[in-house]
Amino acid sequence: MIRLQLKQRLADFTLDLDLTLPARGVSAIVGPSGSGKTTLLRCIAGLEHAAEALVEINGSCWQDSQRNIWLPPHKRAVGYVFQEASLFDHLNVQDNVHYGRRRSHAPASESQTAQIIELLGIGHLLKRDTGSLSGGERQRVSIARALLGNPRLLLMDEPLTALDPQRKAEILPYLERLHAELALPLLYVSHSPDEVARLADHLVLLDNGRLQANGPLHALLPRLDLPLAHSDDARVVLDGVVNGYQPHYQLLSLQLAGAQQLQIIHSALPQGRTVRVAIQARDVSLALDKPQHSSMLNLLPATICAVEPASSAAQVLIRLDVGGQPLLARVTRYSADQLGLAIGQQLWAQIKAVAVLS
Ligand SMILES: Nc1ncnc2c1ncn2[C@@H]1O[C@H](COP(=O)(O)OP(=O)(O)OP(=O)(O)O)[C@@H](O)[C@H]1O
Repeated sequence: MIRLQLKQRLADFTLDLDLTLPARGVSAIVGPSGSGKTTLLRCIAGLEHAAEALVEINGSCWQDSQRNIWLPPHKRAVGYVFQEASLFDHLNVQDNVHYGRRRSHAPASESQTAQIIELLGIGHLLKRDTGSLSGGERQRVSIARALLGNPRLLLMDEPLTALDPQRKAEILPYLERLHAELALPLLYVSHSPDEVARLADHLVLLDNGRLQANGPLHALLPRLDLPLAHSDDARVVLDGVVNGYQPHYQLLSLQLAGAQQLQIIHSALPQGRTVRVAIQARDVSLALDKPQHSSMLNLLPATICAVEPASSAAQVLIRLDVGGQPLLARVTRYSADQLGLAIGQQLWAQIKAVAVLS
């Protein structure tokens, strides 16, 4: 368990938080620019000396102002990855990576080192100069360097923001592997709904230095009282279990909790594998009767739980229940009026297979 109680004033900004995070997995920290995400990470790492604080990471106390405990940054077993990979340009990749190991009090073992190098796919880069690396490769090297210090906590502050979409797409699978294979807790600051939906288990929402919400990703994304559901790229994430594949059409069938079926475009995966998918509110349309001849492959019986104005006056946001799973739909106010959409109504949610993100 991670316990954080922090009060820190910086000029006219105050960070004032009290939160508990899971001992493992990815907790995404999100919030508007200036809401205190970086300050939170800096306080945890000890780069900011919060005036009143309790920082406990899975049983280790790094700071407790009531008991006068303060560990300086180099005594905190933390790995920190920044937006721009800050590698030493006079050292090659191998020496950069091992720098993390050398400066740690409990460095990664040989076998852990090999595992991390393999996990991040940088084995073939070890002899290269850092100047010859692509942005994505540089960031993978800096993540490896942070991990080789054998941290108890990994902090990442918008690690993909400086990369172009192609490099981002290249590095995300490595982050997913870290998530799947390492027990380490990771706090991940991001402005990207896509990264959050793919990586996070847990979500922390900050607003002007205060905690707005803290809970499992699945539960917070569909909440209409939080700003995420109102953003242009609002989405929910659902877990589905693979139960079929049509190779000719590259269509993967997933069974959702509640026995609903979802078809998505994907490569073949083993039966029984759990796949996380994201469905954007703007990709869900609604019909009162089951369409008979539609190109929409996913027609799911749904019940309306809530109808709210969207940020655009021309649209409404609808929260649906699909076999116990939440789904968001954003439709025009015109359609909502024409269909007479109201809480408790049963209807069909339509989702194109090509629109489901996985
Ligand atoms: N050393 C400092 N002195 C004074 N104010 C500071 C200092 N560091 C940060 N701040 C202010 O604290 C607030 C929070 O900054 P912080 O960088 O934590 O926000 P953020 O949520 O990470 O923002 P972004 O998403 O833009 O990176 C901002 O208003 C910032 O100007």
